Amino acid sequence: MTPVRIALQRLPHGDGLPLPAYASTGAAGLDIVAAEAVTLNPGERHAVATGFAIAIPAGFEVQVRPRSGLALKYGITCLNTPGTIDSDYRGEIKVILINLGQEPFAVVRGERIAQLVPAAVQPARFEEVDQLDATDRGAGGFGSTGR
Ligand SMILES: O=c1ccn([C@H]2C[C@H](O)[C@@H](COP(=O)(O)OP(=O)(O)OP(=O)(O)O)O2)c(=O)[nH]1
Ligand SMILES: [Mg+2]
Repeated sequence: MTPVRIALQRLPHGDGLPLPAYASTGAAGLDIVAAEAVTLNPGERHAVATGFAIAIPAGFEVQVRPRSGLALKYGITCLNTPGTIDSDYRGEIKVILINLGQEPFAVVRGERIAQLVPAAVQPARFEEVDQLDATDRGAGGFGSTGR
C-alpha cells in the first residue's frame, strides 16, 4: 500500500534525533523517540517531548500507542492510550508516559518510547431519534454474556 505522506517539522530540541521509523518491514507503527531525559518515579506521569510537529492530511489521524516491551519489562505505558493526534494539530507531539512499575524509570533522550499508527478517520453525525432498533443483546453488556 502507498504510504500516506505526513509533513514533519523538527523543533530545535529535536536536533539530531531519528525520524519516526518502522522497526521491521511489516510493523504497524513507526517508533518515536524521546527528545528529553526524564525520570519517572512509580506512579508518576509526564508528557514526554518528541521534538517534532506534524501536519496530518485531512481524513486521517495518528494514534500514539505504547511499546509492549516497556510495558511488560518496566510497567511503562501511555496513560491515554491510544493517544489521538488530530489532523489540525500543529503543536509538538508528546507522549504521556506513566510508570506503573515498582522502580523509577529513566527515559533516555533518543530512546524509543512509543509508536505512531496512522489511520483513516470515519466522520459521523449523531442524529437524535425517539427509539432505537431492537437487537438480541439489547442493553446487556459489561459481562452479560459470561466471564
Ligand atoms: O498522546 C497525545 C495525545 C494528544 N496530543 C495532542 C495532539 C492532539 O491533537 C491534541 C489534543 O488531544 P486530545 O483531543 O486527545 O486531548 P483533549 O484533552 O481533548 O484536548 P483538546 O481540547 O486540545 O482537543 O493533543 C499529543 O501530542 N499526544
Ligand atoms: Mg480533543
